[in-house]
Amino acid sequence: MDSLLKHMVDMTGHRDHTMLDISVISAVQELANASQTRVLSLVTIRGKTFVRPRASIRAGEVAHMVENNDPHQPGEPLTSLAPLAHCISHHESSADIVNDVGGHTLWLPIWMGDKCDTCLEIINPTPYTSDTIHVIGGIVSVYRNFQNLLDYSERDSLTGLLNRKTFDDQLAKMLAASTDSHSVAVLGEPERRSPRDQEKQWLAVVDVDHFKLVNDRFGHLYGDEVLILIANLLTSSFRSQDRVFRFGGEEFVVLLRSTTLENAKKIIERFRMSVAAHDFPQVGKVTVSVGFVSISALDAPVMILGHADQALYYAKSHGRNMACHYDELVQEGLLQAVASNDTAEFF
Ligand SMILES: Nc1nc2c(ncn2[C@@H]2O[C@H](COP(=O)(O)OP(=O)(O)OP(=O)(O)O)[C@@H](O)[C@H]2O)c(=O)[nH]1
Repeated sequence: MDSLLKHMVDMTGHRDHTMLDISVISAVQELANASQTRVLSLVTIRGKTFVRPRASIRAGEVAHMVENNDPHQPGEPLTSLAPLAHCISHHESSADIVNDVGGHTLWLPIWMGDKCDTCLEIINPTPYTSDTIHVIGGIVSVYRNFQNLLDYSERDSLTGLLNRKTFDDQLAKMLAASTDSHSVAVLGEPERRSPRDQEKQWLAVVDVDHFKLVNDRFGHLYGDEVLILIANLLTSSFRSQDRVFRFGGEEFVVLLRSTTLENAKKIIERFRMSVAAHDFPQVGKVTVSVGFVSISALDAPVMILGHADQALYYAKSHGRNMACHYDELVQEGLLQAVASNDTAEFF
């Protein structure tokens, strides 16, 4: 019981999802005496659900996060794990099988209402006793409640998007990913692809055009509805690996993972056009302006945001309803590059 209490204290002491994942699999691994425990993400892309490990621990090893190094590979199709697929589609609390090597695999989906985007997977050489299932069931409940609480503190209450507070952390993760690709370049490996083909991470700042007029003409309730609908268009326009934030007011920030300049432009333009084509109830037509920039680990976050803001400012002062790329504006001499981290002078 001491061990259970120790794990509960550990799990509830974290303030971020990564550490919570690590502590839940450490707890389950020890208490179920399992040979392997994993946290799986369930990601739905264009109606098809994929399963991808997020954190993993094996007997005698330390728990670790599982990095998804290939953003184009969403994971294993859920349909290839038939018992789990059945369990999810019937909203059940668990599924178990005897696997190919005679081990016992137990899946415990983490339900948040009628949605499930996380599942625990426990593999054991022997069948699970009712005591073990009872203890694991308790841990899963604490894990679910705590995930709910973390989600609540990380999300903007109007749109459900990630809030400003979580941005620094997510940007740091993307910068770390961009360091890896940069280190290949500085080690002197010949660059085979042209800079236009090179995959990079991107940051885009999106701002609703003349939003004050929307509020003034139609009132704040309709203004709020416009923000919610734009948030929906943002989440449906970008991929599940990308991150969308509401920065406050009518400003949103998107972090796009590994894509070429060509694709980044295409995705951002598609979003801008889908807003312009949308019929907003009562309000009618609304447009957005976007400033975007590639993310480099060599730049400070304030610098990256400053550059995207400069490109946004350019779009705002050149007709709005357009997406501008910072580097192109600099190359064309339309914007001056900022050499210091202090971008305040531009605004
Ligand atoms: N309805 C609603 N309005 C908000 C919210 N947050 C900020 N606003 C309003 O958003 C408006 C932003 O106006 P401005 O910064 O002047 O910009 P704009 O009118 O969009 O003009 P441009 O950005 O130059 O195209 C202000 O009227 C704010 O009151 C919110 O949560 N809901």
